[in-house]
Amino acid sequence: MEEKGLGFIGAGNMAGAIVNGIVGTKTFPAQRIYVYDINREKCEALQKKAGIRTASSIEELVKNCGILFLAVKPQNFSEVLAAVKPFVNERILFVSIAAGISTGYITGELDCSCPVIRTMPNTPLLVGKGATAMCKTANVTDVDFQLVQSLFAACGTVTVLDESRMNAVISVNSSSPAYIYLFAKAMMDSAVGQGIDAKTALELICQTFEGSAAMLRQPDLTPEALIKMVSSPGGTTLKALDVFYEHHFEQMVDEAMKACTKRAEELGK
Ligand SMILES: NC(=O)C1=CN([C@@H]2O[C@H](COP(=O)(O)OP(=O)(O)OC[C@H]3O[C@@H](n4cnc5c(N)ncnc54)[C@H](O)[C@@H]3O)[C@@H](O)[C@H]2O)C=CC1
Ligand SMILES: O=C(O)[C@@H]1CCC=N1
Repeated sequence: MEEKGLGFIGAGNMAGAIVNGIVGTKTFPAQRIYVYDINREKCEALQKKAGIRTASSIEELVKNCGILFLAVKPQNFSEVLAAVKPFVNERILFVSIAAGISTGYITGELDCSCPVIRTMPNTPLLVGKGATAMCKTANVTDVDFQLVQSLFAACGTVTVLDESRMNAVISVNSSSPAYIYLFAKAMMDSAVGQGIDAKTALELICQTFEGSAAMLRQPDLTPEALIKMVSSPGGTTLKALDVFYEHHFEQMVDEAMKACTKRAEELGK
């Protein structure tokens, strides 16, 4: 396994983010990372950017790699696993990043009890600030699990979860950057409407998000306590919060996150 490489099936956005993180931090040698994608242009672009290798077929990828990342859309899993199946053996470790796809689905389609690590990363991996949740099948060795954790830790944090929580966590760390961007956009649009230029507003919003996240990390400070700290009696914040509560903001977030989890369940079927 030590001399074998890391293979990526799929050279899209997430594969690119993970590969760039691994290569940028020198966590794994670039010359032992291979990518295969049906879109050759994406493969070659990633090869050029990260200095890694491309494989011209799944067979070549499997021959060179002891660890195979499955980095295609959930809808493409069935075709990809069928293409891998003829070359598979129980020494190959699979690492999936797909929403909704269970470890059982992967071993079932491969008809092989290969070790599988199921991960749920997010796009902030691209800037070294990712948050990845993961679980593993019982036959993944501690050494392999540590290695895969270190690959994701190269570009963010890693949290180990039970597989039963891997669909729900998508709404917490993986789809959630989109909710944050939507909130940022809405704030920016309002700021512009109130005469503040977009660039200045976005910078203030980003710094406020980062500062608020740092406050949330302080021990003994709950979100409720932090809201209270901002809300002066008779002041401005309470007026803004009144509008959020009137529009059932928390209920809306709950519904959105549950819709996300429901879709993950559908994708896994
Ligand atoms: N975009 C995001 O924020 C996140 C995505 N994910 C998961 O990551 C996975 C990949 O998503 P993205 O990178 O966003 O998608 P993407 O569309 O950028 O990349 C998928 C790649 O798979 C390739 N592909 C399709 N069929 C193939 C086949 N049969 N053989 C080889 N390559 C094939 C496509 O050409 C494409 O380059 C998905 O399963 C998604 O659920 C997980 C967490 C966050
Ligand atoms: O939207 C999706 O399905 C993927 C999974 C999590 C983030 N993007």
